[in-house]
Amino acid sequence: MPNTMFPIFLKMDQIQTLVVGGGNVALEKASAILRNSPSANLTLVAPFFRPDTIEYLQDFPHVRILTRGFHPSDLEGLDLIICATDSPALHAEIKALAAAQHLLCNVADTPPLCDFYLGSIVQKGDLKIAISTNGKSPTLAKRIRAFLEDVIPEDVQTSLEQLEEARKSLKGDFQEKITQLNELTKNLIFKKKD
Ligand SMILES: C[C@@]1(CC(=O)O)C2=NC(=C\c3[nH]c(c(CCC(=O)O)c3CC(=O)O)Cc3[nH]c(c(CC(=O)O)c3CCC(=O)O)/C=C3\N/C(=C\2)[C@@H](CCC(=O)O)[C@]3(C)CC(=O)O)/[C@H]1CCC(=O)O
Ligand SMILES: NC(=O)c1ccc[n+]([C@@H]2O[C@H](COP(=O)([O-])OP(=O)(O)OC[C@H]3O[C@@H](n4cnc5c(N)ncnc54)[C@H](O)[C@@H]3O)[C@@H](O)[C@H]2O)c1
Repeated sequence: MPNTMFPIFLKMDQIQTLVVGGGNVALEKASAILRNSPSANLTLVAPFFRPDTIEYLQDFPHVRILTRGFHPSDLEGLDLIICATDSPALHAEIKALAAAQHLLCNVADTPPLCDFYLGSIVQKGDLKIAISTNGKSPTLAKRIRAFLEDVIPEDVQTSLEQLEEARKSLKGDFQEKITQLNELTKNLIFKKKD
C-alpha cells in the first residue's frame, strides 16, 4: 500500500496548538513547529519541564508554558494537539477526547493514535519540502532531508523572487501565463541529464 496521507502546509499563527509534555520528545516536537513557524500559537502543558525545553523556549516569549498536569479543559479552543508525555494511558485518553471534539491529534511515539505525522522538512527561503516515509523510517526521512538540503541551490530564493515578479507582470489570459511561466522555468533548477 503506498503512502495515502495528504500533506498540507498550515498557518500556525492562525490556529491554536498544544503540546502535552515538557521533556525530550516535547522539545523535539515544539522545536519542529517553531523552527518552521516561529510565530506559532503554541502552548505547552506539563507538571515538569526539562531545563533544555525551558532554555529553548526562552527565544519564543509568546509561547505559553503551563506548569501543571494536562486537564481536559485544555482542549477548549484548540485546533491541533501533540501528545509527548511518558504516559501511554494519558495519550489514549487525550486521543479519545480530541476525536470527540474533531481536534487533530498526534501522539509522538504511537502512529496508530496519530491523525497526522510530522514530516522531515527542507527549508530554503520560501521553498519548503515535507518528507514522509509513511511512518516507516523517520531516520530515512532525515537522510533524504539532508540530501535535498545539499542539492537544492542556495540561490533558489532569488529565482523564486524573480518568478514572483514575472508572475505579477505577465500579461495575457490564464493559459498564456502558464505557457510563459513554463518556458521561464524550463531550465531553472534541475535539468535532466542526457
Ligand atoms: C520526521 C520527524 C519529524 C519530527 O518529529 O520533527 C519524525 N521523526 C523524526 C525523527 C526520529 N524519530 C524517532 C527517531 C529514532 C530513530 C528511529 O526510530 O528511526 C528519529 C531519528 C532521529 O532523531 O535521529 C523515533 C520514533 N518516531 C516515531 C516512532 C514510533 C514508531 O515508529 O512506532 C519512533 C520510535 C520511538 C521508540 O523507539 O519508542 C514516529 C514518528 N516519527 C515521525 C516524524 C512520524 C513519521 C514520519 C515519517 O513518515 O517518516 C511518526 C510516525 C509520528 C510523529 O512523530 O509525527 C523527525 C525527523 C526530523 C529530521 O531530522 O528531519
Ligand atoms: N527521549 C526520546 O528521544 C525517546 C525516544 C523514544 C521513546 N521515548 C518515549 O517517549 C516518552 C517521552 O520521553 P521523554 O524523553 O520526552 O520523557 P521525559 O521524561 O523527558 O518527559 C516526559 C514529560 O511528560 C510530562 N507529563 C507526565 N505526566 C503528564 C501529565 N499528566 N500532563 C502533562 N504532562 C505530563 C512530564 O512532566 C515530562 O515533561 C517516554 O515514554 C519514552 O520512553 C522517548
